Amino acid sequence: MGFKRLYQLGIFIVLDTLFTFLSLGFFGPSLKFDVHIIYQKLFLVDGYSFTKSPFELISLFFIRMILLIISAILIINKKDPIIKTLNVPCLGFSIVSVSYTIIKLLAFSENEALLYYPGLWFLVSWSWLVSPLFCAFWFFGLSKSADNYTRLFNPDEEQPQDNQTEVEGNETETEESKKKAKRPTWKHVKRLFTFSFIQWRWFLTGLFFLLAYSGVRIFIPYYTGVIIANVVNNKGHYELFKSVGIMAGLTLASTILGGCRGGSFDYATSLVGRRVRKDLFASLVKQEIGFFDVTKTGDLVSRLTADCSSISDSIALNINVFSRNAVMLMGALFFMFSISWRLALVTFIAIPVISYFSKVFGALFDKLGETMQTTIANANQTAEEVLSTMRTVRSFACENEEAARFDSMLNETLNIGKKKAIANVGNTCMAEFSTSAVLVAVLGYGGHLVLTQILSSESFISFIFYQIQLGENLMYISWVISGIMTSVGASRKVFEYIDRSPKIPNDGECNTNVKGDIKIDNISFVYPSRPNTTVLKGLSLDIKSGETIALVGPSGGGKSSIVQLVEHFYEPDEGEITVDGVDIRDYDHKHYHQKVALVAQEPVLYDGTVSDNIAYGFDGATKEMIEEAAKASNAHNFVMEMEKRYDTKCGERGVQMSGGQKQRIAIARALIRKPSILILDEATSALDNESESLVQEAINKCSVGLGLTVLIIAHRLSTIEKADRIAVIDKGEVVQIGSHPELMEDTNGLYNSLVNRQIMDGV
Ligand SMILES: Nc1ncnc2c1ncn2[C@@H]1O[C@H](COP(=O)(O)OP(=O)(O)OP(=O)(O)O)[C@@H](O)[C@H]1O
Repeated sequence: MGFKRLYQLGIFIVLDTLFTFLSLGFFGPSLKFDVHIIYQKLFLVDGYSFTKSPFELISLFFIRMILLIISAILIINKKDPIIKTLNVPCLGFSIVSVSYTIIKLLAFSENEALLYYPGLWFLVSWSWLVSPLFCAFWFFGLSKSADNYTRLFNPDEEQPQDNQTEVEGNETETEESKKKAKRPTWKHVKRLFTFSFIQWRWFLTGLFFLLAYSGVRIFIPYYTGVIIANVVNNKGHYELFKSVGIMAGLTLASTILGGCRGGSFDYATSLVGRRVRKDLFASLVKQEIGFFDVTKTGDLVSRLTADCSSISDSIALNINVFSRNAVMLMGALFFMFSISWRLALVTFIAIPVISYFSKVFGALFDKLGETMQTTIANANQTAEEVLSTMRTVRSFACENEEAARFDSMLNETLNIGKKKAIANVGNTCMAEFSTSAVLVAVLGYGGHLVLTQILSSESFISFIFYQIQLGENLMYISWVISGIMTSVGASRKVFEYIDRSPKIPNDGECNTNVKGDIKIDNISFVYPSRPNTTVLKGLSLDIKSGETIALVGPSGGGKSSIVQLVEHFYEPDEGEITVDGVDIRDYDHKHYHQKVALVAQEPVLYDGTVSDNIAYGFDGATKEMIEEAAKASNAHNFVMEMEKRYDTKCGERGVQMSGGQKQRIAIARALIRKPSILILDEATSALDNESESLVQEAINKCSVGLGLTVLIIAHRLSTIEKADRIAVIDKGEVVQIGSHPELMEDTNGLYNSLVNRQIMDGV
């Protein structure tokens, strides 16, 4: 590793020395290499002159050599990490080198004769080229290898993270994979733009108007200069009105084209906004259930709202502003170089400095943007949680505490906002300063060129207008960069979610009819969010078609987990679950859930009508089918008693329905799809006696009347007794299985004690 870098370093030193000294050898009027000139320039034999001596460029070469020799010594002494600490000074040195080389070229240009020295152009070009090369070599050759070197020789430094992954399990693993998935900023910017350019038609239309607009606008400074020169030089009314007429035409055209440009980009913004939300939502709803165990709903909602708006608004706006300014900047540069290349070069002195600060502030805005969106997401999460559980909040009189909690979340966002504002001060000051400083330099140097009659006053005025415009363009571009970086921050999470492939894909294709034989074969299962707790341990259960099987057992034993696996919300780590001999993973997702219907303990109804809720997810449901399902689930009678019958609204999450009504609507929703397997998580204390018996009756109809395979997590003895078989689940295993009388025979069995306890509890 060390040798390789020393070798590369050697090559760099040799090439730099070779080019620098060769250029010096040609630093004379003829195309003849002369060692004597090298000696003269090195030792200032003919004295020093700012406009004639290449002394500073030679000094820059020696500084490069010193820095490279220092790094060689560090590599030889195995002190590589120090190289990294010199990154910033090296970057600064390279920027100064680029800018100073331009100043030196301008100084040389004061002597017309020097411009015919081939060595001058060799030296200036090499000095200009070698500065970024040196910087790149330092960063990506020396400094980066130093990183690898440190890793190679201090593997322990990396080790703890790996161990941590094992110990803390999934949460740390998620963090790790997030870090791994974090794209570099430039790749992210590319991703953002390629994503936005899906709407290329409107962007292209916008770009077309933009080009036309910029093409017109670019002549405005020129004609402004012409008008002023016409007045100053007293060229008469005809010339004045002619130039004013052209200006008026240009202004009118630029107004119309500008409006069309704005409109096109605005529409593109809306399209990008819709697309990003659509893709994000489509990806989110495909994620496995385990993803929702660890990701907070408020966070996701925030990504869908705040982050998506931030992306679409800022991307389209920034593409608009950036392209307009980039095009106008090119045009301005073209005119500036054609008016006076010397003056135009003055502008270039500031560009490396501006780029450096843009990069620094860009990185800062990226980081702050990401943190800000996270704090907004946290605040949204809190608001969501509180507003959706208002009854609990009110019953514990926690309104003020919750308001204070939300306020503290907002303060976090505000703090990031403060940091962003401070960074913005720096960014704006830097942009303002660099443009003003360049303008002052141009005025000074341009005045000198006019006085020495190298430049006409008319051209100088036009140049100043282009210069002012260029300053504005550069300012907008730096503003755009900070804007894009903010949306890069906002979009990281959004794209991470859009690109995330669900860990449990629903890509099975089998859609044969389902009879209802369920075979759970030796399954072991661990929730991904709690990888150290084994919930099911080698559990097996055979359920025959048409059979009703009740799962009973102590709380936390794993009954609901079995149901979640049969529903294919999760996949077992070992073993398999088959329905009619087909692995449930191989079933077509839609078909499987038509045939295997679930009624949860606290069923969720949506904010639609009763009909909508019964027909949910079932294509082609007719009024008759809805009523038939409602009758089978004992829901029809209470629905008919309501004012709007099947058009009665259920309210958000079904809040306008009672527990028993919700249960029966949910059973109807399960039955309308004519399932072969019905999975029920029996409701307990939520129901009064009447509702309970109605729900009970509905369940009986399904198992006995409709001949479905029923898997029921039962809590009531009345239900349990009616089941064909009862599986007692404890600590993730089937500890007893059989009919009620069979199990009761074992007086020492868990079932017996559970039943006695229930009787004692009066259930
Ligand atoms: N989404 C989840 N993420 C992590 N752990 C879970 C999750 N759901 C359940 N668990 C854990 O799995 C274990 C089994 O839970 P499960 O809900 O299957 O039990 P249960 O027998 O249905 O209990 P109950 O009768 O109280 O509903 C418990 O320790 C529980 O804490």
